[in-house]
This record gives sequence, C-alpha cells and structure tokens, in this order.
Amino acid sequence: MTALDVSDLCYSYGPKRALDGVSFALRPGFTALLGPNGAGKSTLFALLTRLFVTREGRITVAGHDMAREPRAALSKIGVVFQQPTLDLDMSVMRNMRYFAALHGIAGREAVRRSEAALAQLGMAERADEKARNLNGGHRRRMEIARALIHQPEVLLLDEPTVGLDFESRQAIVDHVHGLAKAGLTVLWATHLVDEIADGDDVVVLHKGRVLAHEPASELRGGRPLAEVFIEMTGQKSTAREGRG
Ligand SMILES: Nc1ncnc2c1ncn2[C@@H]1O[C@H](COP(=O)(O)OP(=O)(O)OP(=O)(O)O)[C@@H](O)[C@H]1O
Repeated sequence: MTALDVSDLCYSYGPKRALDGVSFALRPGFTALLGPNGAGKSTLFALLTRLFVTREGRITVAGHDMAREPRAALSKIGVVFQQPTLDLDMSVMRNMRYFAALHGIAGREAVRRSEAALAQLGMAERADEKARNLNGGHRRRMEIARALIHQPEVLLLDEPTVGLDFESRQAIVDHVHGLAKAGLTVLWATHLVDEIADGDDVVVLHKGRVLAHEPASELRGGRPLAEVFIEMTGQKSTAREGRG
C-alpha cells in the first residue's frame, strides 16, 4: 500500500480544465512535483487537503479514501502551504502547542511532540523565541515542524522556499530530504530544478497532466534536469531564484 495514491483526478474552474486525469502513487521518500506556473500544482494540493472537492477521480491516503473517509485520510497528511500561517506574536512553542491542540494533543504530550518535531528541523533551541523574531527560513522550518506534530505519513509542501535566500532554501531542502530518508512520504511542489536530487522521484505536471513520473536520474538521462524540463514544458526553471 502506498501512502498517497491519486487516480484519474480532474478539476475544472468553470470551462478551464486545471487537472486532467492526474494519476500517481508515491513510494516513501522524496517526490518532487515539478511544474511551471499554472501547471496545476496548487489545485492538486487543494484537492489533497480537501479545500476543494471533486467527483472526478480518487485520492487515497494511507489506505483511506478522501471522499469516503476524509477525517482518517486528512489525519495522515501534514501540509505546508505557500502562504505562511504563523501567529507572529506567539513563541515558537506556543505556535506548536496551539496547532497540537487542533489535533486533540495537549499537555505533556503536546510539549514532547513539539520538541521532537522542532529538533527534526534543527529548531529545538528556538522554542522560546517569538515567531516574529525569526528569519524567513526559520519561520518556514517551524511551519514544517508544526506539520509533523500529528505524525503524518505524508508531508505536502507547496513551493515552500518561495522568497527565501539561497542558504535558507538549501537548509530546508536538506532537512526535508532527511525526513524523507527516515521514511516519510514527501510531495514537494516546485518549479525549481535545483531543489531536486538525483535519488528523488519526480512527477512532471504540465497543463494539468502528468508528463512523467520516474527517478530524477532516469528522467534527465545524463543531461541537466533544467534542459529536460524546458524540453518537456517549453518553460524555463528559474533555478537560481532567491540567490544573492
Ligand atoms: N480560481 C481560478 N479560476 C480560474 N482559473 C484558475 C483559478 N485558479 C487557478 N486557475 C487556473 O488553473 C490552472 C492551474 O492553476 P494552479 O494555481 O493550480 O497552478 P500552479 O501550478 O499551482 O501554478 P503557480 O505556481 O502559479 O501557483 C492555471 O491555468 C490557472 O490559471
């Protein structure tokens, strides 16, 4: 059983077909959802987190059908959206505990899990700092830690490094690869090929369709991934966005 299985998923905004028969099954580890702007990545994430609902196609999370057992399915998903959603006036730990409470986790257990999740992102020593005082990279790492608090099987991240400098991006990419190596199923939406390692799987999404799903090393076949991406989509991956 794969942790995330998407089958024949379709979604339209009025006459605009945003997803058109999207299917993939993820194995544990890091999968990049690579697509240019407008490919349908955010629409897919909205369906995977049940912000949007569709009758066309099926989503299964850890064996739970999203349409028939949404609670069970959602309890297995951790998500980091593109837009930050922290309370800047609360400390890191308070943000974590608040989120834990939303999952019905309180008291010592909430503290224990918060500390463990923060440690996984190299944020343990910042637990007492106010979120407002953190830099952008640390805020993002805290949001990722927060998404792990209910111990999901699948972690979804929608372009999590947007707006960050090169070092912050790299630290986040490395941390999340570490989580994937430890057995988490990660789906990382991006249009930046330099966030993808050769050992990662890649789902290439373009105009609402899956053009490829294979390990990065096979997809690029000895060529730079950026070149293959441009060839497939006709769009440039702005690999150096945020640098300098
Ligand atoms: N509310 C909407 N109404 C109409 N069309 C929409 C709406 N939201 C998205 N679309 C269209 O659906 C398609 C997929 O958009 P989506 O935002 O899912 O892509 P994306 O890959 O996440 O792109 P980006 O990286 O720019 O967020 C695009 O053609 C977009 O213009």
